[in-house]
Amino acid sequence: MTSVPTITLNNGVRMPQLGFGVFQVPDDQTTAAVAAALEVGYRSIDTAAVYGNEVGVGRALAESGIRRDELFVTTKVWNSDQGYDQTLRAFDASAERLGLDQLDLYLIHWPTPERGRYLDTWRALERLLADGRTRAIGVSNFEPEHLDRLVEASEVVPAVNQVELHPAMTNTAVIAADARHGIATEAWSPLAQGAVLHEASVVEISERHGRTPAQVVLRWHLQQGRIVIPKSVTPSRIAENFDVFGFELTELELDAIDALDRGGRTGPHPAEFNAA
Ligand SMILES: NC(=O)C1=CN([C@@H]2O[C@H](COP(=O)(O)OP(=O)(O)OC[C@H]3O[C@@H](n4cnc5c(N)ncnc54)[C@H](OP(=O)(O)O)[C@@H]3O)[C@@H](O)[C@H]2O)C=CC1
Ligand SMILES: O=C(O)C(=O)[C@@H](O)[C@H](O)C(=O)CO
Repeated sequence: MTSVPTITLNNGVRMPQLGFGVFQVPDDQTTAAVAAALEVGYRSIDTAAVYGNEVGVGRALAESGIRRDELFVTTKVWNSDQGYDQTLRAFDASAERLGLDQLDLYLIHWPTPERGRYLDTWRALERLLADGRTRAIGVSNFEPEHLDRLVEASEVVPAVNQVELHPAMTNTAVIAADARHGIATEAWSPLAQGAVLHEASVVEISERHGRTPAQVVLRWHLQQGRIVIPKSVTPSRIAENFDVFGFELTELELDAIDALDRGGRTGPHPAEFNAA
């Protein structure tokens, strides 16, 4: 079975560079989707309390028979649970739904700057890390100004920043800020939810390599050192998205995909997203 390269996080924990995301997968379909992903070889699963499918993820993990230390499980504290005590309670609830004593990575889902609680929330994540409840802690959707403020005020530097990143939204300022702080960048919506798969340059490169557009876009991420978590509920696509280690894009091909950047977000801007 293909072994996925790992990224060594800033606390020494190794995270698979390719994982499986389950946003918008209903809980009752999640077990089958995650089981299909585990069967193909994925070992890293990305969920969130707000996705409402941690139970489905946990069931697939338990039924797989795969050793716990071969799996890497990420979940996230939702906006309305921010704050020190609420976050500790939210963590316990997520761990229970997942059926796990310890998580691999726990993230603050959005900074929600209007709420003004991400520093208190981070204190809770630092406590969870110190208590061994999670092997690594990180953030999601943090812009450079949020990272600077967090790092300045904290003991622990986030291990990961999970942000929107794909050919239409290359998010270079966040990548630079992550690198400055020693934070690994993880791309959400790495395929732009399918929106970049018909781009002429992506199609042309895919034809040249005898690969699919999705495989080319995932290679573009992987060759630039990013962690990716494509989502699919379609078994053939789950397998296709995992089969990305047998070819290499050239520098010119990477540049041609970079050139598709148009600041085209599929989701909200983190500075403005404060939903409960
Ligand atoms: N931290 C955050 O705020 C966010 C985190 N995320 C995380 O990132 C993960 C991935 O992002 P997501 O928004 O789901 O989008 P993706 O970029 O992974 O795209 C998923 C969409 O692309 C389709 N697709 C998948 N593979 C292929 C393929 N090989 N060919 C053609 N179409 C394909 C899927 O269809 P189908 O399923 O029908 O096969 C689905 O519609 C999420 O699941 C979640 O874990 C996402 C958004 C925000
Ligand atoms: O998928 C996620 O992880 C998200 O946080 C977002 O997609 C968010 O839940 C949303 O729906 C924003 O419109």
